[in-house]
Amino acid sequence: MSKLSKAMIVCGSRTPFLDSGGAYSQLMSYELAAYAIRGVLARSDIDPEQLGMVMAGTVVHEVETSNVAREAMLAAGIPSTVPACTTSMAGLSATASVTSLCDMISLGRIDSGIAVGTETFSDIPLRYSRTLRRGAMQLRQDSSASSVMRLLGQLRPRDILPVMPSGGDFTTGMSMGECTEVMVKHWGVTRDASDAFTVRSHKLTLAALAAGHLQQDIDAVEVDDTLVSDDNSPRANCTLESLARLKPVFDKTSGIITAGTASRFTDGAAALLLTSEAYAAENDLTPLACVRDYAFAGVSDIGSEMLLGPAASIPRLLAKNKLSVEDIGVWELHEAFAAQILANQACLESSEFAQQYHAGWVAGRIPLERLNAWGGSLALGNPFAATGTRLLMTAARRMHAENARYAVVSSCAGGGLGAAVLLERV
Ligand SMILES: CC(=O)SCCNC(=O)CCNC(=O)[C@H](O)C(C)(C)COP(=O)(O)OP(=O)(O)OC[C@H]1O[C@@H](n2cnc3c(N)ncnc32)[C@H](O)[C@@H]1OP(=O)(O)O
Repeated sequence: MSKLSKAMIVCGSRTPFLDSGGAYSQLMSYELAAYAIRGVLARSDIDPEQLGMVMAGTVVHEVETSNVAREAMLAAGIPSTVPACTTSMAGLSATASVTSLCDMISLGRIDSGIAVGTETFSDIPLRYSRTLRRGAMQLRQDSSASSVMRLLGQLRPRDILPVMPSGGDFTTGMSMGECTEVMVKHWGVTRDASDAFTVRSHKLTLAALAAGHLQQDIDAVEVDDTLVSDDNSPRANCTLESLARLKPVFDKTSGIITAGTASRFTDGAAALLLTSEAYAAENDLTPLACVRDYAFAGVSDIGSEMLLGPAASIPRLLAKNKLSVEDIGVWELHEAFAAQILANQACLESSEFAQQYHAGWVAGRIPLERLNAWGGSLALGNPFAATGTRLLMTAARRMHAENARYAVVSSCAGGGLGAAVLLERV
């Protein structure tokens, strides 16, 4: 096989991230994705007809737009001759879009593509009871008045009420917050440390906004003649004192996670333009970073290790590339919960964990001053899949601002999954 091409991140664009139930309530996730795709097209001036593929990741799938990549790219004005594909890997859905595109580029299958993560929690798909669904399917064969009457006669009041999605993990039946409470007990994370990490996240996010770092990749969204230009979740009033007043929400008796130390349900989209090194050179594009490698992992006990994906995937990625934690200048980790980050840090320096996952190699803690230096999901919110592409964008920008050669981006995800992506500054 001929030499592999390098896959480059050329630029990114994202919508402002908004708390769910706000200004984006009337938008579908493909529309949010279309804003981010139009953003990267405008920033790169690339001819959309030349794109080899548009990929999208989303966690909560809207039934009417099951291939959300296709609807988003068409809405963004990309010609229908460009193919589109949607990936699903829980919170790593957009990460999987990025790594798939990188592989296509590296193997020479395509020269360029767009990966977008998109999510809305303002309009989640609701289902009806199985009895009502089965009855409705039967009516497709026989919709006579008597059949309709027979079905209506069989229904009880609870059958016609919408079924809210549980938000829980299918295998364990537990919510992500409940799983994290189990993890933090095992790894000895304290409420004080969790609150302090959250204050840090809000402070750093606000500082990065004040310095204009985060706005570099934000493109405004117009809703009802109003221009939405800013994230609305970071809080100046997030202090140790205000957090101390909040009660635990997922384990009310002995838990440590509160509304303040959990990432919030958020709407938004973030897209990246990826090209081969040669394509970038031929088209006068100046890439930000090269995607050097990646590693996915699954935890061995989903119930007790649900969000330890970073600790399972980071040492695998580092070892594969003969790098140490110290070699990495920029770390971007998804902050699902403050306590989850702290549990992962404890795992990274644990010989017990290393024995189980990494043949005894202890990678070591990530230095705090290199971790999420422009804030993170605790303050910005977490539009699930969009967080994956947002983190890569931030890491690429930070490498330039901090003159770092390497960045590692890592996320946990439902189902006990984890990913780590290695970037090199260009
Ligand atoms: C791979 C993954 O990402 S897994 C993670 C997946 N994501 C999740 O599971 C979502 C987790 N988050 C949640 O479920 C929700 O955000 C919850 C349940 C934790 C909180 O939701 P809500 O109760 O709606 O939070 P709400 O915004 O009302 O805040 C509750 C209170 O905390 C306060 N508060 C929230 N955040 C902060 C903060 N950072 N600092 C200070 N106070 C805060 C609010 O002001 C509010 O106070 P009030 O009652 O006096 O008005």
